Amino acid sequence: MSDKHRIVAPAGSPPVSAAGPARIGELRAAIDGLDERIIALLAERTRVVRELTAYKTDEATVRSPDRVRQVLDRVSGLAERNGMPPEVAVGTYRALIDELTRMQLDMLAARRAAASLADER
Ligand SMILES: O=C(O)C(=O)C[C@]1(C(=O)O)C=C[C@H](O)C=C1
Repeated sequence: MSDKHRIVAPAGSPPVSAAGPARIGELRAAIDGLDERIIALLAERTRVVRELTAYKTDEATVRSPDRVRQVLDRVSGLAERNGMPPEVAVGTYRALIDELTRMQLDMLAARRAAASLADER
């Protein structure tokens, strides 16, 4: 992580107090709520990627490295503008796109298998 986004406790930060465990519980509840929204959006994004996959006919188009670079550069900029370490956003999206690429390759293979079965008939 770059030093720019490193989190440093400001001078005079309160010491960890007895309220810590309660606050941890509250903050974890906030994280759980955010995860619900994030997953709903990722599910919507995945549905769009599935629909787009129907128009891809070969592995090179599934992998589209130029488009992957473009998406990663874009989310890096969005993260910067939203005060999030860009490395976290890029790492997350890299993992997401890897999985979606695997999903697309599986969809392509299934479509090809179905087409060749249909040809045999
Ligand atoms: O833009 C595409 O062609 C996609 O399939 C979407 C997506 C992504 O998740 O952003 C997934 C796989 C890569 O091919 C590139 C991008």
